[in-house]
Amino acid sequence: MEALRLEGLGKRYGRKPVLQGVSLSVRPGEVYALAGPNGSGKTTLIRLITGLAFPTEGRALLLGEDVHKSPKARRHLGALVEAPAAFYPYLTGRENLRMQAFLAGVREEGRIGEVLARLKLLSVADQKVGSYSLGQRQRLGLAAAILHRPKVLVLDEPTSGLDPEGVALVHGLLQELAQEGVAVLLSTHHLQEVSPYAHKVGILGGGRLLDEVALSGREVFRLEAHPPEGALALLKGLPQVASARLQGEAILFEGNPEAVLEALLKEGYRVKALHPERFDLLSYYQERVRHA
Ligand SMILES: Nc1ncnc2c1ncn2[C@@H]1O[C@H](COP(=O)(O)OP(=O)(O)OP(=O)(O)O)[C@@H](O)[C@H]1O
Repeated sequence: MEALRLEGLGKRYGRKPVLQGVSLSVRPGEVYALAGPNGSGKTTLIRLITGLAFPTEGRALLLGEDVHKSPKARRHLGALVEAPAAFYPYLTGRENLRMQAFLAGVREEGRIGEVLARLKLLSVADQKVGSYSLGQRQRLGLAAAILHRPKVLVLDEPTSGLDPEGVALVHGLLQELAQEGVAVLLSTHHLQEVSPYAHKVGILGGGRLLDEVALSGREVFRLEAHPPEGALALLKGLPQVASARLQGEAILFEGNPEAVLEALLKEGYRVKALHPERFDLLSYYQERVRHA
């Protein structure tokens, strides 16, 4: 079952629609990155998923339970929506987490120390949060979000305000949590940071989900064969090729390279080069947003 499922979700402020018909899903262990220009609706979507705002159309389901109808649905959710995350400034980081653990019913001995260590906050755990830097507070926000071992984690720009070490720490943690089976949805302006481990990228533009790009298992190959038009037609007819398109004189394809090579040689094509090509997510995103 999908851990998070959005069905035609939309939000209007007065007569102004800011989100329309957004449908997507995130499975356990999957990382879904939400990208889009400023004002495209990322924060609004995250506020809807976390129950901080009500949709004017559609619904959001957490493990099959409607966030806005079932009061218990949010027990599955860990979230970081505001930056910097809000805490009691006159309490220490550890005391803030202790209070959140109590409210969430977390009784597990040692869990607070564990999340503080995971976010590299042990050295400041007994200092008042009022004295924390922006990055430390953001990391404490993440510690609080994962405290109760949520099955779904929803984060609005979780690396904002972090130094490069903190950015790497957070992305490493999200990757680990996904490997442990957590479904992660995060918004970001930094596609290069998430592309090594995100499974899917959703591109929002003008309040609509313009595109979804699957990244996991995406192996693109670049082929230079002569004549290219004929080779392209041949590739498109092969069952082992999922997609193929011309790029200049070369062909970019997704599929089995051995099968492609064998078919080309058999048909007498001259193959000059065949090698893996990195999928350029940033250029794809820029192109997609430009033509929206
Ligand atoms: N409470 C509100 N009332 C009216 N309009 C709002 C409200 N909240 C958001 N909006 C509008 O909704 C649109 C989407 O805003 P949102 O903050 O969701 O975008 P975003 O993609 O998160 O942007 P950014 O990348 O700048 O964080 C914007 O045009 C914004 O002005």
